[in-house]
Amino acid sequence: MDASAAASATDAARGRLDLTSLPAPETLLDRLRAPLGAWLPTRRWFAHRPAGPAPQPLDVEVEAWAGLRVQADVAVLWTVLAVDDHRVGRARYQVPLALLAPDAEVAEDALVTRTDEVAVADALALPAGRDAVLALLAEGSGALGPGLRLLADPAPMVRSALAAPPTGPGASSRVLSGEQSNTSLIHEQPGRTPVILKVFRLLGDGENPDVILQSALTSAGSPHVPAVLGSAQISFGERRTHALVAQEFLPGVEDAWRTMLREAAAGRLDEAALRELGTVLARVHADLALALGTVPTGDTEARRMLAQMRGRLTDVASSVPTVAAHVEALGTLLHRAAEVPWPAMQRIHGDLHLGQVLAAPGHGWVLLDFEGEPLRPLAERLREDCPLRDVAGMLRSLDYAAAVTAREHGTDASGWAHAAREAFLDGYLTGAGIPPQDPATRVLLAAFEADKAVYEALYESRNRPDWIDIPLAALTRISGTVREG
Ligand SMILES: Nc1ncnc2c1ncn2[C@@H]1O[C@H](COP(=O)(O)OP(=O)(O)O)[C@@H](O)[C@H]1O
Ligand SMILES: O=P(O)(O)O[C@H]1O[C@H](CO)[C@@H](O[C@H]2O[C@H](CO)[C@@H](O)[C@H](O)[C@H]2O)[C@H](O)[C@H]1O
Repeated sequence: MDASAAASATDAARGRLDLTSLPAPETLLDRLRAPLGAWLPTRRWFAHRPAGPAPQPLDVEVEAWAGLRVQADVAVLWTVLAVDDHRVGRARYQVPLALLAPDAEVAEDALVTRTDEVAVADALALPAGRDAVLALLAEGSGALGPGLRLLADPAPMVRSALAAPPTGPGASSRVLSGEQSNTSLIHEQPGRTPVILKVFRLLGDGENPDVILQSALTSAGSPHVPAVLGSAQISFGERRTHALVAQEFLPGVEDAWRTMLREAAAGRLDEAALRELGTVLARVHADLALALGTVPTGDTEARRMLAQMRGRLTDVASSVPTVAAHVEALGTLLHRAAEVPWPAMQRIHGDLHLGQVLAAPGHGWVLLDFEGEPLRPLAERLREDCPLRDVAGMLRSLDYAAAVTAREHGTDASGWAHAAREAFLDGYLTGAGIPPQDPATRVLLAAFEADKAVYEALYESRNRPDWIDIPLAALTRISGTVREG
């Protein structure tokens, strides 16, 4: 045995990673393309599975990478992996990888592959990988590698939450379960603010609205979002976007979707709480308008938004045939919406529903996830929009809560839905200073509700076909009101 082979054998016996005996990172990453192509489609956040019955290995390209951290037993590489999807073109995913000794113990679900020389795992699934990511913010550091630059932007408040390094006595981290499109880490340490750090998976090109809007609200002192503790930006090739964001974690709180399902099932309604939710949304809109500005909605803008709604209606009607029955009545509604004055446009939440709302002690209602509708292109989600879109989103969600309750318990929850929607709307209109029966607002709300229900019909047909009747019933109701005049 030569000297370097002997050193590797000793390192392996100690569980040490002998980095010097590994091939250069670009060679290693090139060899990982096939295992990554088999592993990526098994991840919940991976949205570009190839069509066809059996999952096939994908052709994955390592587009950029940087070394984040090297320790005795683990090295963390930050990678951007690209896959070509014939429907949407090239998609890029952010995948921090951990390199470990070949015999290192790694949970099956975290393991990408194991060879004679190295074990490769999802870094966020390992405590050491999570510490490396948390340290980025705690230290305000970054990473630099071929084609990739990563830089943290910690807010001053981060010091109340993360020590540098973030591994002091009693500190622990875990991955939040149940997420779909991103991966969030929870970090807790006695005496410090708990942190939720969200690593975005699918990377766009441009600012992430979730980071921009919640940072603006935090700077404005709003208690209605979890305080933003910092973020990091990534650039690769010609692209630059947010890589991650950290916020105060509010432990043990239930989202409003669960609360409303329970209330609706018991036939109970806390009207004051729903009115307050409306008031909070009006306050959040006012804070966003002040921080990020407003734009008057001229005829051109109103027509552009209505044309988008018409386009969505036509597209969805062609792939979800049951929507086609509503095209004529909704067309009439959109004509009416073109005739009324519109409120000013501004940055909004963009995909507000009860699952994005928490009731947190000391904060009241808290809104999450300002990324906008996941099916909309990023460029559109970064534009000013009509605040009534958020109001309509919440009205739809209350309708969903009633419909799901009716299905699960065989009851009639339509009275609950009506009262809940009216209480929320009353809180919003009062908070925003809009007269309760303002005819223009009622027409616009019906148009935005219909547009959301059309979006939902597509969303349900792709994700939960059993639930498609819920948005269809809303379209029937709205079309009926339009026909009545
Ligand atoms: N700051 C927070 N405090 C407590 N729970 C949170 C916080 N942020 C997110 N969550 C929980 O995580 C879930 C997913 O968060 P979200 O921001 O909607 O992620 P995604 O973009 O993956 O949908 C939320 O529905 C909520 O239950
Ligand atoms: O939470 P996301 O940003 O991923 O939003 C998507 O998924 C939502 C489903 O969880 C979907 O919301 C629809 O279902 C909700 C009940 O599960 C309901 O409360 C909403 O009103 C309804 O739109 C959302 O549309 C979609 O973008």
